[in-house]
Amino acid sequence: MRRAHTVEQVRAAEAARMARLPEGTLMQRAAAGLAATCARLLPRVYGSRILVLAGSGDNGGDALFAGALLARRGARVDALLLAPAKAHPGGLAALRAAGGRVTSDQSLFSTADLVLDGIVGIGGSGGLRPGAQVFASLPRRGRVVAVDVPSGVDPDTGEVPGAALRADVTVCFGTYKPGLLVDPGASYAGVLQLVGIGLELPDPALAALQHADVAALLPVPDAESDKYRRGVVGVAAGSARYPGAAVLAVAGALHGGAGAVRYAGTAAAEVVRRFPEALVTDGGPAGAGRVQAWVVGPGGGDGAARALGEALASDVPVLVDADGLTELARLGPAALAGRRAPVVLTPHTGEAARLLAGAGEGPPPAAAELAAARLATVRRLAAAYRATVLLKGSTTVVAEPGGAVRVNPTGTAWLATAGSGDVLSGLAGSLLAAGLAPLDAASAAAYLHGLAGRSAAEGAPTTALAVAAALPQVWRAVRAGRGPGAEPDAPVRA
Ligand SMILES: NC(=O)C1=CN([C@@H]2O[C@H](COP(=O)(O)OP(=O)(O)OC[C@H]3O[C@@H](n4cnc5c(N)ncnc54)[C@H](OP(=O)(O)O)[C@@H]3O)[C@@H](O)[C@H]2O)[C@@H](O)CC1
Ligand SMILES: [K+]
Repeated sequence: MRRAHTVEQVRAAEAARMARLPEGTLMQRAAAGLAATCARLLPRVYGSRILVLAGSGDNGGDALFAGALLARRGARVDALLLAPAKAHPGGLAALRAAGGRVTSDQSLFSTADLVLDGIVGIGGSGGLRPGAQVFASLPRRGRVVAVDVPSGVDPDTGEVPGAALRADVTVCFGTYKPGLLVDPGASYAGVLQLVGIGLELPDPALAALQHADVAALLPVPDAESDKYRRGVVGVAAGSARYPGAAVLAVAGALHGGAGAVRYAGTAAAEVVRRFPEALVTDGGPAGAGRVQAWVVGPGGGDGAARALGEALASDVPVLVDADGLTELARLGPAALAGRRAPVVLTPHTGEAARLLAGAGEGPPPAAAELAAARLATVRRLAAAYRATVLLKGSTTVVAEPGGAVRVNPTGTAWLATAGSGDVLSGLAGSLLAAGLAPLDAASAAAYLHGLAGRSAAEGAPTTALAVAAALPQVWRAVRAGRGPGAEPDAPVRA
């Protein structure tokens, strides 16, 4: 599991650690790990041209000390100081003592073999300031390594309020920061490299699952299992107008670990033609028989209101998507008030805007605004509806009301294809029916769905049905610890 901590959590851990260590120890550890990563990125350190962009704080200090270590190994290191009077004195002295120089030549940004972005780290807010904005648009030849956080990215939220400096690699210290894992910030961070500096950290503010975490969550049948013990998932989806959504949600549900899929709705004939193994009825959830979780809403059209009402009246977990969400936004959070069993909502940003408006939070915000502030949006929704919310998008995030947040690391833009969300709903509902807790079901489903999207696409357009068809091989890869994302994080020790 990749764990991310907020600036406040990092500051507290740093203070506790610093109290027991000689002054400057953590910065030396950080700089050594940073220099080691830079050295690995260069064909050879000796003779390389390195530009250090150093701001006014300790982030600049890390960069200057790392520059000094690289200068000692024969690199030609120039430091451009964005606030010369406030540059880290110790770091600057070390750089000079190692043969590095101070420059004001901005063109070095475009000619250097490597640029170290030490403009601002966890002390930053707002986008790049005027003196540094030029670097966001200058051409580059070498790689840019962000020190702790790409400057201009909000470390706690991943929001990018102005210009920011795009990195090829971000070397972060002690722990990941939420802004490195959540878009748009994540898209500025490049490859992440964690350098352990010995911080003792509390529970993370945000976590990203990896193969081993998902493998441990996936339900696996044993000798005692039968289809009912494995869980039956009910799918109330599709309509005369959108029968395909029913087929896709059932396709996802068949690959989620439940022992059986019960379909309830007007597309029963299409579903059973495609999947003879599905149990079907053309009525609503109320008369469909016992299930362990309901998925309601994909392609539900006019029938979504009735299906939602009947599913919510049950005592099992309910996942609401698509037309079900539109109906829920109309009803508002009061529709969930009497429920004891969990509710999982899976909106995209457009649906999220309607849900927020439905919760009395003013007129619907623009979807783009919500996408730019994904963590805040998912937390607001989870709190307003007291439900587990999976917010779809460039990085899918899942939040519990007032609690844990997970970010999915496996997504791919190829999944932005019609019907892909229906497969995800079915899959997540199936994991719920198999007994996973809502946060686990939603985040494991997003993880598998992302990998299946990658595998089905392989760099070319794909279809939702192909994504569903790729799920078995993705299960196998995750359980075997194979394929992209399989490597556990090995922090570089300084
Ligand atoms: N915590 C740890 O465990 C360890 C932390 N370490 C390192 O320390 C870093 C944090 O250092 P830090 O606290 O000195 O803050 P930092 O990010 O350098 O900002 C400094 C000043 O910049 C300013 N400023 C604000 N926004 C800005 C902007 N957009 N653009 C430009 N300037 C902006 C603002 O000052 P102002 O100008 O507003 O007075 C702010 O006070 C951390 O990221 C890591 O690299 C490691 O050494 C080892 C252990
Ligand atoms: K930085």
